[in-house]
Amino acid sequence: MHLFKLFGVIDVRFADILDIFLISIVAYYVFLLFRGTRAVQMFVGGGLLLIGWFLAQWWELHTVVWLLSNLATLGIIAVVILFQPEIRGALTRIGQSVANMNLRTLFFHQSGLNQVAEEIGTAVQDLAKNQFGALIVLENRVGLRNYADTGEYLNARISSRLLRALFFPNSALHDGAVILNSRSIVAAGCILPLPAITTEQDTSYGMRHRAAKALAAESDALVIVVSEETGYISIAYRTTLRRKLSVKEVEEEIKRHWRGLFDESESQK
Ligand SMILES: Nc1ncnc2c1ncn2[C@@H]1O[C@H](COP(=O)(O)OP(=O)(O)OP(=O)(O)O)[C@@H](O)[C@H]1O
Repeated sequence: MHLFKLFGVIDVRFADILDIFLISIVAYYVFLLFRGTRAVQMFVGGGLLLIGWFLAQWWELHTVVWLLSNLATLGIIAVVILFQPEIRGALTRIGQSVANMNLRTLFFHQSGLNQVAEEIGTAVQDLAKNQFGALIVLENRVGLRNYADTGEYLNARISSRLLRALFFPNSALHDGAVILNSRSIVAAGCILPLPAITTEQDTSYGMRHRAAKALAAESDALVIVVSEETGYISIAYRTTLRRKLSVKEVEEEIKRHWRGLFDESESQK
């Protein structure tokens, strides 16, 4: 059944609209499954190649079409190899969610990660409210053992109560940084590096913030700072230091930061 003619030439059927609608939903949920992982860049790259392929077809650039078609075949194999952990994580999540028949979990929910982010968020909120200084390092793929070695190993479950206790003024380990990985509080009382060169901007911060910036710049860790002076919460990541963040923003950053690691550890279970 033809509904209307697009540009006066193409017959659009009801089935075509349904087709586009279904593909959009699938694309949207696939994107949600991979959101926050390295695979997102793959989608952007893939999308650009696809647009290039369509344009080349349209303009009848046969060699470019041939090249892009062959690249696509090779690309699919490369993507499967490069993004194996993400793909495995996403498939496992679909499998687990279907098994639990819990559609909420299927696309939106990662209860473990949400809980961990909430534990850290609650601790940070409380520390900020009381203006207790804190330096919390969230390790990612770059190992931070050399810094954990400078403090005391704890290997404890991530809990807001323990985090608050560690930064309680005058507690034995409140000085220095606490290092966490996605599963546990690794160590406390750790000494972080200081920047080799002090920029003009750095001079407006104290040592805690400078140490956070220096570690973030030399690793892939996310470093949360609570200022003793102002109670402001900041996050250092790569070369940026974002200040005056809300607890909600901190929790979102934590989830984004560790989503990939959680996907991998779920897929290895
Ligand atoms: N290199 C470092 N590694 C770990 N912790 C550090 C380091 N440098 C400073 N700190 C921690 O920061 C604390 C306070 O430092 P300082 O007052 O200079 O920081 P700040 O950036 O001004 O933060 P605040 O706003 O909380 O005062 C120190 O007592 C120590 O616990």
